[in-house]
Amino acid sequence: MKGSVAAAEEEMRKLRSRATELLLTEEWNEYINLYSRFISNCRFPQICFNDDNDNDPDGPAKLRRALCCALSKRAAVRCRLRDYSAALIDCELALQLDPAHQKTLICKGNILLDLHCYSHASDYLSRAMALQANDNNAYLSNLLARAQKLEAQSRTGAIDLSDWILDGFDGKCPELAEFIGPVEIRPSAAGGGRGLFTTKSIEAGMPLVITEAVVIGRGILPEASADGGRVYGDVSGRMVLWKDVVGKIFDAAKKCSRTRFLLYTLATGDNESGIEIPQVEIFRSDSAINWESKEEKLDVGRILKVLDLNCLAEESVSAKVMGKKKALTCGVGLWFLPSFVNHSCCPNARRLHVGGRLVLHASRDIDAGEEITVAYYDVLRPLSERRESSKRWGFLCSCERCRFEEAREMELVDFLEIEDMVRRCGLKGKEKGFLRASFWSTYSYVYDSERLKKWGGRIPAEISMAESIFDAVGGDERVMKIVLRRLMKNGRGFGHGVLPVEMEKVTRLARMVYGKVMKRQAMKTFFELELAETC
Ligand SMILES: C[S@@+](CC[C@H](N)C(=O)[O-])C[C@H]1O[C@@H](n2cnc3c(N)ncnc32)[C@H](O)[C@@H]1O
Repeated sequence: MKGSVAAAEEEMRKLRSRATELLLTEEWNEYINLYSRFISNCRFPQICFNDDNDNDPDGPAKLRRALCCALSKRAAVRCRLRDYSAALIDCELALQLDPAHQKTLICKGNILLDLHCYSHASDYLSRAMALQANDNNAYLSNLLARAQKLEAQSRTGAIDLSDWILDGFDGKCPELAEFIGPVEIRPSAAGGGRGLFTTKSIEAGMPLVITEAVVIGRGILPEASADGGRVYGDVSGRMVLWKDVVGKIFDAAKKCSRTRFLLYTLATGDNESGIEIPQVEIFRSDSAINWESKEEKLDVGRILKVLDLNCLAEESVSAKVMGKKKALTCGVGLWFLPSFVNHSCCPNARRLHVGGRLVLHASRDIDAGEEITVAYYDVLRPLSERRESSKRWGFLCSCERCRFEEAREMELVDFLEIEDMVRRCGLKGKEKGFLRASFWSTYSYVYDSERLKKWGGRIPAEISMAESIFDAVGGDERVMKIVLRRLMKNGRGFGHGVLPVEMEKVTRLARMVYGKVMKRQAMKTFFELELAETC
């Protein structure tokens, strides 16, 4: 095309109508090929724009414009196909030709938003905004506002799901920014390789990590398990879901060197003693690491082991799926930093799932330097049953609670014996909570039945029981629901007849179970929705 800028312009005109057809029919690869042919026909990037190759004095500028346009269009579709590295290269080339090419600046801002690099995205979008002659570009204004909101959120982790809840979860699921709180990876005290630790004291309900799934698969599984996060089993639906997750992870690992590298930091179950301790910084989306320089090969066997050990089921005793409407749907996914969290029978954290995001939050107050733990299996059970679950997971839990109960190896069957023992032995604080948590099924039976009238006064009221259990083993949704049912007995919805002091307590308990993610007003709606679902 040398010597004929007019020919390039003509080809670009023809391309546009063909490209529009391909966009409508979603033939993305053909769309990319179309612009690739145009770009190489222009002999880009070898072309020299100072060549006096045409009689048109505006020739170089026109050619530059056409090339920028082609590169930014190809970048946008590559971004759509999640081929972010190639999309960013296209943007870079276009911006070298014209640093003020508005469409490319917007496209790059969009890609960086997809990659959760919020402050870089804001920079590019602000530059695009500055080129706007008037401020009536609503698309760009909204994009910039979104980038700035996410940037602010990623600094604090503060989230508010109130509007979504007040809408009865009918609206769009809120977008949450990536957030890494005051945490670090260290050798685990629990004895299972590495673990995630706090570097500051954390109040119950506060977010520790908020992160998007590396991959997630959803399906309808009538036999969705509630016990922990292991995802495979003999149910054919489960296998379909598993295959979907495996397919997606290989696709992501092939396309993205960052994903490949970070996958290899996760445990495989082999060689836990000499295992590397990664810095949490490498999990930040905007870390300055040049991932392309990390030449990690695709290791199928290793990735399968990583998935097997680290995938989590959204539905679990230690997790809440926000806005879930279909009881039978089940999600399985992989999230990087939460994969470093070990199990404890007196855990201090829980998961909240919002769309594909996982919010790991404190489920009781956590001291600085404490290991962050969740329950892999139901911990509202006696020691012997927890041991069975622990064995199935391939480790022996030796947390503070297991050690306390092992030292007492008792055979208690009735809650009255527990309460007698609590009194007799002068058990206080956490120890009292440990025992009550172990025999929760007996308490819950009594709270749920007519027997409460008979035994009333000999066991603590629901709120006190929940406080005792939560302070020892963290928030639990089943206990919370018993408290809520009690407070809603008047049938007039939540809040009527609840004393301010009770409301204070319930708010604190709810934060331990669901995290600090909603305002008071939304909390009432949320409780009502929750109870309507379970009643
Ligand atoms: C998702 S990984 C947790 C992070 C892992 N410790 C690491 O180094 O990456 C799950 C594995 O950690 C180990 N683990 C978790 N909790 C444990 C505990 N309480 N005691 C011993 N090992 C534990 C088990 O090997 C388990 O299969």
